[in-house]
Amino acid sequence: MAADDLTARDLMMAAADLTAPQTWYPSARAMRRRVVYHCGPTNSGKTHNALASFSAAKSGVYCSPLRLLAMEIFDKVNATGVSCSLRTGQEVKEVAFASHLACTIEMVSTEEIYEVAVVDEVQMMADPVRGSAWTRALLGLRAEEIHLCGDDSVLSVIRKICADTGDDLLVHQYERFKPLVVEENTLRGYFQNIRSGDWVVAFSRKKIFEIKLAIETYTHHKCCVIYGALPPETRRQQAELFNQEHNEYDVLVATDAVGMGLNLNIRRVVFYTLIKYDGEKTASVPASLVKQIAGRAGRRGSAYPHGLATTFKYDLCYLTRCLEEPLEEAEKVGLFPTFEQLEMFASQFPELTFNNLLNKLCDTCRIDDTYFICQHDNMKKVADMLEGVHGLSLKSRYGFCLAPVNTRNSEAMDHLLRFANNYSESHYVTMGLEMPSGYATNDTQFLDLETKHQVLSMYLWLAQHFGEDNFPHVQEAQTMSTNIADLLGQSLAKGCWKPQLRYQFIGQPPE
Ligand SMILES: Nc1ncnc2c1ncn2[C@@H]1O[C@H](COP(=O)(O)OP(=O)(O)OP(=O)(O)O)[C@@H](O)[C@H]1O
Ligand SMILES: [Mg+2]
Repeated sequence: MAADDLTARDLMMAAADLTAPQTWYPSARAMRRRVVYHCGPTNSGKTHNALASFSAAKSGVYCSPLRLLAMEIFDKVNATGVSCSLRTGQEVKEVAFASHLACTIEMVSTEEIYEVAVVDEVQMMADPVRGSAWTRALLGLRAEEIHLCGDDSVLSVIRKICADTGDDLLVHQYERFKPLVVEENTLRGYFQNIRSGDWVVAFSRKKIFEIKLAIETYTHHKCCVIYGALPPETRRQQAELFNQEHNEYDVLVATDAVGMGLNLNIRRVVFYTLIKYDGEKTASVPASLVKQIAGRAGRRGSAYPHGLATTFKYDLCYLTRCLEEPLEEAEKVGLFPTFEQLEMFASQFPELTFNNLLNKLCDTCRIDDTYFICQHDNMKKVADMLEGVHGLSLKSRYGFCLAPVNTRNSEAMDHLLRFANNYSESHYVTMGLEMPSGYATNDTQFLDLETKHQVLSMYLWLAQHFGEDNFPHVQEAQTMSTNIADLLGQSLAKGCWKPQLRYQFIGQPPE
């Protein structure tokens, strides 16, 4: 083999070496960090205790799995007199002289130094898609003390990682405040058996609206709804409406979008189904998710401290089994190459498209046994779409591929393509959306509001990523986004309609 070939191969092998990720963060490795793991089931006070250390520290960062939860903590902490800013992909609220920050996990800095960091829902490290964000935080945070909150499924992996990083690990085990009781009877398929304080769990937007319609038609209850495509502000408004005790909204119909960390006045969790469509196939809801969802019932400090769980008609045995059996231990946690690693790899393969580059790196890279490479199907779909957009640097292309977009929503994808084209041509990207005339009176109008909000959210994310010089309509986008979230809330209060199927799947999900 020629010497030149050997060098090129060596370089390729070096670029594809993703082993020992603890060495990617030398500043964090230069510190001796104390990791405190609040480990236990839902509703056991883990986040509460971690937040006490966070608030007492001179400086702190709280890393949330959801925008909604970051906003909740931001409000809660400021209300106790500790100045705290907020940073999510879409919004930054700087509080004057704040020494604390509540952010979404993807947004946390590995440069800034904090006295205390809290990483909530740390078992998400094993999530096939988002896991790498938690792994990055654990490996890279520059904090003297890191509080992890989560269940015990990742305890062994975290022990291993702390041994690799050389950090001290202290584990606090927790018990649930009040046991969760499975009701022996299901609702036997009758909406008339719905009671105040019920959360009916379903896993598709269409089903959510069907159930809401049925409950409001056949009973005197009024429903709040929460699902992933609703803006966080609307989800929050619906959660508050449900939490207030003296109004007619006493039933929640929602997907697992409320499943993590939130405190709601739920007496009983009723699983309408325990089968979920994951975009490719239908399968039983994993036991860990069942536990997480059911754990929302009977929260300490809520109107219903004794939690119940049941099903609408079927699957009671499956529910009982999921709640009784111990959590499956995660053997590996997520990892994803950094942009710098991708760039180094790209220099070896200048002829490859971005998508092929990603595939090649993920297929050929070497990683330690503790890790897996996170799925990045969304990124690949966006990369495919943007292939025809010329003049984007690797870094810009990477940025567009990370933008939060629902790849199944063709209208949102069209806007993303327009943003990328505008950016490559002039580095000046307009919002290109009109404010809707009023609240929705049917599902088509409602879907339109949802999509518009998602596009605005994407614009705001891109503005943060690429700078406001390139995305100058941030103020208008923020105002419009707040107004649309408000219109969505009004639409839910005023309307009750038959839902449409939002996306055409190949292989329809059984409803
Ligand atoms: N020592 C305490 N005093 C008063 N309230 C508490 C205390 N500990 C926890 N709580 C309250 O109990 C509820 C559940 O606590 P927390 O959110 O910390 O649970 P968790 O273990 O983090 O649950 P999850 O796993 O679902 O996130 C919260 O409303 C919290 O404010
Ligand atoms: Mg918690």
